Order: sequence, then C-alpha cells, then structure tokens
Amino acid sequence: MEPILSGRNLVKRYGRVTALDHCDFDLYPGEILAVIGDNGAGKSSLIKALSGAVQLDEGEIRLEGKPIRFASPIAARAAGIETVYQTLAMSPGLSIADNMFMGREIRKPGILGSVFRKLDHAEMQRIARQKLSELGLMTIQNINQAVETLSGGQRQGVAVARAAAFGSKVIILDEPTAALGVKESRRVLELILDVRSRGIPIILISHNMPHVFEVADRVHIHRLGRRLCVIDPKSHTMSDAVAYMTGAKLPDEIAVTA
Ligand SMILES: Nc1ncnc2c1ncn2[C@@H]1O[C@H](COP(=O)(O)OP(=O)(O)OP(=O)(O)O)[C@@H](O)[C@H]1O
Repeated sequence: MEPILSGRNLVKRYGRVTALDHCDFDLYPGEILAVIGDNGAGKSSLIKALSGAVQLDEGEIRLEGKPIRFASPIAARAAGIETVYQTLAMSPGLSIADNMFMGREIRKPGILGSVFRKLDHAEMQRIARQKLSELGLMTIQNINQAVETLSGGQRQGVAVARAAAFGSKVIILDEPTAALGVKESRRVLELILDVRSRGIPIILISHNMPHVFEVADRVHIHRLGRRLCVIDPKSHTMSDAVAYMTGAKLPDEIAVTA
C-alpha cells in the first residue's frame, strides 16, 4: 500500500537550531498514526511542515503520490489536509454552525458575486446539525449556541467534526486531549475512532501514552528532529516507547544495525 501522505529528508532550520534533521514520515490510508517525542524533538515542526504553516529548507512531501509544497495552511486545507491545533482556531463569540462554516460559508443563490450574496444560515445550520449527529455529537442541542458556552471537549468535538465534514483527506490533531478531563477525553478518543471508521486517516500528536496506545494503529517515535522508528502499539509497551523517545534504549531494529 502507498502512503497517502509522506515526507522524505525533511529539513527545517531556525537559525542555528535544526528542528527537522532529514526526517522521514509516512501516513497510510485509514490509519491512526500517533507521533510522539520528547519536548523539542521536532513534532510541531513536522506537523507545521505537513500543514503548510512552515516552509521546509529541504526535502519532499507527497500527497497521494504527488509532490506538494504548500505556501500556507489555507493551501494545505484546500488540498484536504485539516489541522486541529491545541489552541483551537475558533471564534468563541460565534455559533457552532458559523464556526463550522468559517471560511466556507454557504450563500443564497443569486446573480451577484459571492461576497455580495446573503449567507444561507438555514442551510449551514442544517448541514452542521447533520454532521455533528453523524459523529455522535448530539449532546450539543443547539447549533446556534456560541462556542464559548461549550465545554473543552465539546469544542474539540466541533473542531474535529468541522475537519471531518469537508472532504478532508488527512486530519492532524495536535494534543486533542491535553486540556480535557477524563470523561471529555474519552469522548474525543471515541470521536477519533469514529473518524477513522469513516476512512479518514489521522495524525495524532500526543504526550498522553495511554491515549496513544489505546487508539493508534502505529506510533511514529520522533527524536532529535527525525523519525527514530515506528512501533506497533500491540507488540510494544508504553515503557518501551518512552525509553526510545528519551534515548534510554535503542529500538531493536536500530540496535541491530548500529
Ligand atoms: N519559531 C521558532 N524559532 C526558533 N526555534 C524554533 C522555532 N520553533 C521551534 N524551534 C526549535 O525547534 C526545535 C523543535 O521544536 P518543536 O516545537 O518542533 O518540538 P516539539 O517536539 O513539538 O516540542 P514540544 O513537545 O515541546 O511542543 C526546538 O529546539 C525549538 O526550540
């Protein structure tokens, strides 16, 4: 099987700091790939490179086999790579429906240019309601409720639903459970599994090992700016993963060739 999204020899430097040091990356169709690594290992830099938020100094990214270079996160989103950041890019004062359609507003038909036509609120509300209920987020009763009145978990839910709703090819989730309580985390993890069951692959950046080991199909371990190894969470323990991440232990495949 070919990866849906891949990176080869990715290099990103910030002045004298090399954040990505000839890093490789592969995401396969339909999988949840967790990306873990110590603080400063370069996970955010990798995600930002894949989502158009930073420009690489070297290397190549391919989406569905075709080389791509995104000038901005908007370009990445247009190509089907949706990123949900820990600090959610939502407007708290706007409703759930308006947030879901931010930048993709539906307008009423008419002869005027699209920016002059009236917003079709009823249609946006209908679709927003449908998308949230498809993803089992029916606890959100009122689609016109302002996002600031939602709990952290519900906000994550809306953000993930937004990402899943618009034909995304890849969803990147940056620490989706970091700010959540136990119950809310559970719902977000269920939502992640739900999104996978719809065939959308997910990149999950997380420091939470139990969450990673619960939902990931494969775990990309990032160390010193590059992919150290990829492990199967069914055949490795969390303490193996932490030992590889911190350099306390080398993964077998590396130990053999080292
Ligand atoms: N905008 C920037 N300017 C300068 N240095 C940066 C910048 N962004 C990241 N770095 C450096 O690049 C390296 C990798 O950082 P990055 O944020 O990608 O790591 P990370 O694995 O996501 O860390 P964390 O888990 O702490 O968020 C670090 O040494 C960091 O200080």
